Amino acid sequence: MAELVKGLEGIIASNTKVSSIVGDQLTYAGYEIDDLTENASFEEVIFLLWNFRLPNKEELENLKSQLIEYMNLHPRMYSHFEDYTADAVHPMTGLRTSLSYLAHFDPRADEFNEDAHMDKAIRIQAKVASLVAAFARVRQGKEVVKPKKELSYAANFLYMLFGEEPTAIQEEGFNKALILHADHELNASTFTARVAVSTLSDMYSGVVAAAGALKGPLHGGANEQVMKMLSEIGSIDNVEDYINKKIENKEKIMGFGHRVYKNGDPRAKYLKEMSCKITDETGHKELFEMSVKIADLLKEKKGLLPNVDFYSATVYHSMGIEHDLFTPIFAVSRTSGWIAHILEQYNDNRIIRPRANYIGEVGRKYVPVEER
Ligand SMILES: CC(=O)SCCNC(=O)CCNC(=O)[C@H](O)C(C)(C)COP(=O)(O)OP(=O)(O)OC[C@H]1O[C@@H](n2cnc3c(N)ncnc32)[C@H](O)[C@@H]1OP(=O)(O)O
Ligand SMILES: O=C([O-])CC(=O)C(=O)O
Repeated sequence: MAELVKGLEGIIASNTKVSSIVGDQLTYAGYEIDDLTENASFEEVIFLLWNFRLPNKEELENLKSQLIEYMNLHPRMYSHFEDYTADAVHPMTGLRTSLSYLAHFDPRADEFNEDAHMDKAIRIQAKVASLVAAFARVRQGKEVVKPKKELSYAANFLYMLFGEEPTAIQEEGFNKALILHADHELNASTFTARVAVSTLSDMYSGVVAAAGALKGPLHGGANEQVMKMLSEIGSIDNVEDYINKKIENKEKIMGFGHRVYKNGDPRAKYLKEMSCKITDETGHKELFEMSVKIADLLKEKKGLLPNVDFYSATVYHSMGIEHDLFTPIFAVSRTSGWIAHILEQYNDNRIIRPRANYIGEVGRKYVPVEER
């Protein structure tokens, strides 16, 4: 049998045309992330990831209007949020359940052809935004806000969350954040999605499985933990002691390190820039300064660099977003990548079924329970 590679490090488990990481360069279907972050809308990136080309004007308009139409949820979807809020469920737990519940109201959930796949893709991508925003409002005892036809995906999300249309600057920043989180080759949650649908299970199953994987603090859950760490540290004067203690205790520092990038995550520079600007504008500058100090110390002492989750935390915090919504917002964006990989898996499928190296006892004989 082949040699065990713990964590499947370096193993190529799939072909893909969705995204690629070469050195510290990330591309979506051949377009550099810098180009897309500066110039594209999130809707264009969704289309690109699902079709491997940018949409023409008509295709883009169609996608935008379908997304907005599908952002409206079934009335029973709205009412089910009450169950979560009564039990103070973490929004990522709630989102995982809600994504699964969505399938109950999709008459084509188990239909298996290209047209049905694309319909499901748009539905899920649209509704994931409404689910996160509605959950947040219902638990605050606020009315849910329905999307507006004339707003972009990014603006609609913020509108549905806050009940107020974002400024152009807020919309632009959030659009960039959505693009930066959209896809990332064979990360843990995307691989999970591929494994689930490689059994030819439906798209909802793939997305639900992926959301479960994203939730963990070693993956998408790290952004919420970054904010927890900053709150624990409290002020810039405490940074050095806190970090030294963590290093001494061999504890992981959230928002740092990466399986693939060893010279830095190319997405982090955008989020750092955004964090610098928005913390200044909103009176949270010390959080940015603390973040930079943490990053400097970790680089010096451990050679560790920030990943996408580090500076996104202070960006979202400064936008007034509750900390436990950071990972669900990551999921809103990453749904586009999960779906792209699910579609690709369907198109060239073989069940994903590796082997395990058995290290347990052998040759044992059954003993009746009275004799044990
Ligand atoms: C969107 C995303 O998923 S980005 C990643 C988000 N996750 C985090 O920020 C959580 C913190 N980071 C980590 O746990 C890891 O760096 C991961 C999960 C991202 C990558 O894990 P792996 O590739 O398995 O690296 P691994 O955990 O083996 O780390 C290699 C070495 O660097 C150390 N290291 C890696 N990341 C960190 C960290 N954040 N803090 C402290 N030490 C770290 C490890 O302790 C290990 O040291 P050792 O060789 O002395 O034991
Ligand atoms: O690729 C990974 O392992 C994690 C990551 O950065 C992402 O999913 O965006």
